[in-house]
Amino acid sequence: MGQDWTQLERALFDPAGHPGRVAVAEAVRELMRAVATTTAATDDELGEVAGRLRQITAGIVAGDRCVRYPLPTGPFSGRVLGSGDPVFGMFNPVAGPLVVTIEPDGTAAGVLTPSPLFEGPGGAVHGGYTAFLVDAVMGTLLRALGISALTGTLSVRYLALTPLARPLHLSAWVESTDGRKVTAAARITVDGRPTVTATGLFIAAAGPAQG
Ligand SMILES: CCCCCCCCCC(=O)SCCNC(=O)CCNC(=O)[C@H](O)C(C)(C)COP(=O)(O)OP(=O)(O)OC[C@H]1O[C@@H](n2cnc3c(N)ncnc32)[C@H](O)[C@@H]1OP(=O)(O)O
Repeated sequence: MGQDWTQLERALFDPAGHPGRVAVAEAVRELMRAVATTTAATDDELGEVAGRLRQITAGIVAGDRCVRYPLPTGPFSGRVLGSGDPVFGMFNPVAGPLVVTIEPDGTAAGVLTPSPLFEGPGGAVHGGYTAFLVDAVMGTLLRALGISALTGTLSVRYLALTPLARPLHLSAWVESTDGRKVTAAARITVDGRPTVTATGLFIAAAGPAQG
């Protein structure tokens, strides 16, 4: 199905060409996790860390938007390497990053172990975060299939609490197409057990694909 991502990435986005940006995003992810979960550090120690962090931040000139390279418009398959995207972007510290692979059969598969930063009720993953993940994996699949579309309606069914600190296996596929309306479905499975299913009604752009 289309070109393999590994061929396209060389033309559009190759993370190997940005080792510093990828490394700093990873370091900030680790920092966020440590800050949100530490019970060992005292309040005074953390206040001192805050001062040092502000000095580091002052040395980086911030922009208004995440640095990102456009995804190809599809069709493409293989592992999707995102740059600034909040779900799979390797430059974005908020991103898992989710690893998404577009399979030759036109479906998407992804895996991610959620950070404790996204804890919701019951010591489990926040439902808004799992909704974010299923929306992203469906949207990415459509992009890979060559469909530039926005989510019109997202319906999420929470079957069971999604545990933290376990790999979440995501899958997405297209259910049907009706003109510009494309219905996709997605599922999250943990240890072989489905915890979330979703349906997305995506509205394809009337014009050409956007980056
Ligand atoms: C870089 C790419 C890879 C990363 C992927 C990540 C995935 C991320 C996915 C997202 O987060 S997308 C962001 C969240 N979505 C939005 O912000 C969408 C905001 N809404 C809009 O921009 C417009 O309302 C929309 C494009 C969805 C539709 O506007 P249009 O003017 O193009 O639609 P139009 O009114 O012509 O309706 C076309 C058909 O779609 C139907 N429709 C429109 N909006 C709908 C809706 N919201 N839900 C369900 N159906 C809808 C509408 O009834 C109609 O059906 P019929 O043809 O049968 O008459």
